Amino acid sequence: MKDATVDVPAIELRGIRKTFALSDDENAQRVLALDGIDLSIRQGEFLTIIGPSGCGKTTLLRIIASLILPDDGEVMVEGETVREPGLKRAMVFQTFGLFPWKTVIDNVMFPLQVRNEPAETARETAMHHIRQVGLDRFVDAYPHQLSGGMQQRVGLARALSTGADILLMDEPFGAIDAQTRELMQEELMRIWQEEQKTVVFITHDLDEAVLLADRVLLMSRGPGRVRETIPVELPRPRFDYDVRGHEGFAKVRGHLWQALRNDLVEQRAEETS
Ligand SMILES: Nc1ncnc2c1ncn2[C@@H]1O[C@H](COP(=O)(O)OP(=O)(O)OP(=O)(O)O)[C@@H](O)[C@H]1O
Repeated sequence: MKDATVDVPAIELRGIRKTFALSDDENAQRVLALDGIDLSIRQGEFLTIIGPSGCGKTTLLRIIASLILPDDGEVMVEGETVREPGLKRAMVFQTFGLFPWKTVIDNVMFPLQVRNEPAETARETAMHHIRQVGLDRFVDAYPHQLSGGMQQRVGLARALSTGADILLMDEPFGAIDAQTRELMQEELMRIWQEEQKTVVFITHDLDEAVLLADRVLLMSRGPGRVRETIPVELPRPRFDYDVRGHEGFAKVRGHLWQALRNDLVEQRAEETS
């Protein structure tokens, strides 16, 4: 029999609108960051978000995490309205967000300890995720003893150890060199397939946006709106063949490139007129 819960979207956004004050003054001017975002993300989907700088990508992700609340609109997680961070959603930041005074194992165990997991099972779960990201030799190292790519792996292992179904990733590989980045993309794909997570992933990198996604969400420049969502129907696993040489890859990438370029050209024209 078909499982009815699979039809419930992992995340649903309805009419999300968000403004920010430009200063602390109560009469301060406000900037409109998001203007009416409607979006449904299915369970197990890998959605990448791309758009011009300042279009509201991070704001959108923080609203999905309930780290900030929208002025209007509703966020639903697996069918329920949410207004506070919860265990079903975990964030992975570009800046890793690790505790510098804790070792790798202690960083990864932290979410489990917060949930009062018994020490032994917490350690086992943490070790499982540390192995998944290939850092078993570094369990007792401190973050400053690790490279950027390794620190990001710890961040990913920690997000996995929360047990969250939904990973919210804000440019997680932005600060990592190109070759390590490719390895991280491959690892993330493998883990995503193993663990069947829903992933929302912000990137500035066109190749990354297409390479990883089931669907790319293209945002328009401020105030942020959904310009379009583009399905990426390339065979998986995508690291077993020359995916960049695939005709479908070039088509989606070219479309995104043109749209982002048009936005930039329009913006320049407005700024100089
Ligand atoms: N805390 C804040 N206070 C005031 N304005 C904010 C705040 N956070 C975001 N903004 C504004 O909201 C808009 C969207 O910002 P956001 O960081 O979400 O964009 P972004 O698409 O993630 O940008 P980038 O690609 O450069 O990281 C911008 O105009 C930004 O200046």
